[in-house]
Order: sequence, then C-alpha cells, then structure tokens
Amino acid sequence: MTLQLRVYVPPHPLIKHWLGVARDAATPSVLFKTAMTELGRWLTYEAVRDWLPTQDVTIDTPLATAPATLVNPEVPIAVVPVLRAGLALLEGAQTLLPLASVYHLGLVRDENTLEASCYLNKLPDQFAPETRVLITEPMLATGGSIMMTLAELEKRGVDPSLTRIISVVVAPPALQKIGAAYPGLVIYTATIDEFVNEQGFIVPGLGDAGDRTFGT
Ligand SMILES: O=P(O)(O)OC[C@H]1O[C@H](OP(=O)(O)OP(=O)(O)O)[C@H](O)[C@@H]1O
Ligand SMILES: O=c1cc[nH]c(=O)[nH]1
Ligand SMILES: [Mg+2]
Repeated sequence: MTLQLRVYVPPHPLIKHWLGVARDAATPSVLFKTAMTELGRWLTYEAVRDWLPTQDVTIDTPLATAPATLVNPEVPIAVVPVLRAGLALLEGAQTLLPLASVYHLGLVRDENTLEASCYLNKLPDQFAPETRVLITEPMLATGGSIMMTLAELEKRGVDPSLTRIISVVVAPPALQKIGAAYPGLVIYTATIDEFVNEQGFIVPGLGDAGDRTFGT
C-alpha cells in the first residue's frame, strides 16, 4: 500500500467562523487569540476522532452494570506546541486533552533567509513507544519549521503514523515537503491557501500569527 499525506479541512461552521475572524486584518489581538484558541479546540476535536486510544470496560451505574468506552489512560498522549504561534492552539487543544503531556518547541524564522532555528527544546530524549503526538502549528508556509519539528520528533522515537498536526493555514510548499518525507502523516487544518509570497507569508493567509496572537 502506498502511503499518502492526508490533509483534512473539516467542513465545520465554527472552524469557518473563527478562520474568518482570524483572517480579518481589523481583528484586534485579543480576539485573534480567541479565534486561534477556538480553532485549536475544534480542530483537535476533529483530529482525535479516530486517533485517541480507547478501551471497552464495564462500569457500575447507580442502577446496574453497563458497557462503557473510556479513553485509555495507559497510552501516552503528548502535545507539542511550536512557539510562539502554536501556544493559542495548545490552549484550545488542552480543553479536550487535559491529561496530555506538553513539550514546548520554540522555533523562529530568520526574516531574510526564512530558515527556522530552535531557541527552546523541551522534548524528552526519547518518547515512550506508542506515544500519540499532536503538533500545534498554525502556519505551514515554506515548511521549514514543521520539517524541523518532525525531524526532532523522529530522532526521539516518535512514530509518524501516530502523529497528527493541527494547523490553521497551510500552503503548497509545506505540504510538498511533508508529503515527500512523511507520507502517511495526517494534518487537520482550517484552510489550504494558494501560495507563499517572497517575504515568506502565506497568501491570502492571516499575517504573522505569532505577532497577532501576542500583540507584538
Ligand atoms: O513554514 P515556515 O516558513 O517555517 O513558517 C511557519 C512558521 O512561521 C511562524 O513562526 P515565526 O518564525 O514567525 O515565529 P513566531 O510564531 O514566534 O511568530 C509560524 O508561527 C510558523 O511556526
Ligand atoms: O503567513 C505566514 C507565514 C509564516 N508565519 C506566519 O506567521 N504567517
Ligand atoms: Mg511570527
């Protein structure tokens, strides 16, 4: 079987709504952050549907026994937010995955070369086998930052087939790079945009996600 990158754009009215709010240049920073947090919540909701490990058990209700399906607490769940912009998506994701471990990765692009570099790496030396990793990274533009993230995870034993990315705006150059190196990876995003301009911004995009989230 040939593996292929899968990119899902869930047709959810709340995802469409908050994307519209985030795209609008007139949206103030505080509302932009709310939009990113809400997108983190709803994209996580969609992304974990067939990814979160469950177990079938029997429980005692106040009246009788009943079968139940619970989230399996023995399978490790990790969220990796790519700073800074991935922090607001993380907030939304955490409302659904409150017990997940959070490993921060701080990356920044050089404004001229557009190359990403790492200034904070809180990843463990090795992830436990079977760990599900959810990456929160709202902008996949040239793909430099997400490729660095995926390489750091792979070095630490993460299985790409158990990894999901939630993003907000993704662009063709990033998708081409991810698809070539990690076929089988799954991305949930609010939109796939047209292109990346010479300054490295996605068009039509939403501008600088980190600056708009934090008002800088
Ligand atoms: O696909 P790429 O071309 O690598 O671009 C995507 C990255 O660019 C932005 O980060 P930025 O460097 O602006 O840092 P910030 O989140 O702190 O603003 C964005 O948050 C992504 O991490
Ligand atoms: O459009 C873009 C591209 C990369 N990073 C951003 O924040 N915005
Ligand atoms: Mg930025």
